[in-house]
Amino acid sequence: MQGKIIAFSAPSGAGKTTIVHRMLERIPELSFSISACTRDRRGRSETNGQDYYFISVQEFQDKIRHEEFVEWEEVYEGAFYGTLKSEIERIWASGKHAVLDVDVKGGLSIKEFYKDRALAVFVKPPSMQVLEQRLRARATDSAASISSRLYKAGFELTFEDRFDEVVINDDLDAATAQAEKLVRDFITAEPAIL
Ligand SMILES: Nc1nc2c(ncn2[C@@H]2O[C@H](COP(=O)(O)OP(=O)(O)O)[C@@H](O)[C@H]2O)c(=O)[nH]1
Ligand SMILES: Nc1ncnc2c1ncn2[C@@H]1O[C@H](COP(=O)(O)OP(=O)(O)O)[C@@H](O)[C@H]1O
Repeated sequence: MQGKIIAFSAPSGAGKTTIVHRMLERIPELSFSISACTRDRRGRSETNGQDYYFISVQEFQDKIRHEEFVEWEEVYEGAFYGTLKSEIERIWASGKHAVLDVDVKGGLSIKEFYKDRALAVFVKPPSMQVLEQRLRARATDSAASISSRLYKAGFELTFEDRFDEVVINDDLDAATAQAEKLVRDFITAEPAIL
């Protein structure tokens, strides 16, 4: 089997994390690619080596220098996130396909790096108003952080056309069904006809 890689990207609050979880529940051939990041772990709700590999900025910079990342971004000021080559190799060696939750630039970098082994999916909110409601309802961000995420979202939405596929996340079950079909079709297709 040739391992593949599926990246879900979206403006913050559009629902990519929710959709990625649902893909992992429904498609046993997938394994989550754990990113390295430098932000603080959120108390008990996150586990090192499960949600992220939480590392210092110094360690992150060493990994950049040693070319250990497929891609990395400073997603928020001072917070670096990156996909490790070793993580993708680990997943492929286990006989699974990698699924990623990455920001918009990250999804495009993955597509550029892995070419036809990668599927880049853009998860789109139905509108900016709905995006704002979801960020507020999630209750994980301050008012300032919500404003900056919305501002960034306006810019990120302009990249939609560069993705292989777009899933509009209005009704969650409909979006999940659409994403599941895209992923299943992609992992069963022969590389030559992708
Ligand atoms: N480029 C890139 N972005 C990542 C990576 N891992 C996570 N992200 C993105 O970083 C952002 C911040 O994630 P997180 O800290 O979990 O915050 P939250 O999504 O706002 O709860 C999200 O948009 C993730 O998709 C990565 O390896 N590379
Ligand atoms: N289709 C949907 N309808 C309503 N709420 C949703 C939908 N999809 C996700 N949500 C909710 O919106 C919030 C943001 O979703 P999340 O998956 O955290 O987004 P992201 O990972 O893109 O930042 C969460 O509280 C989630 O439960």
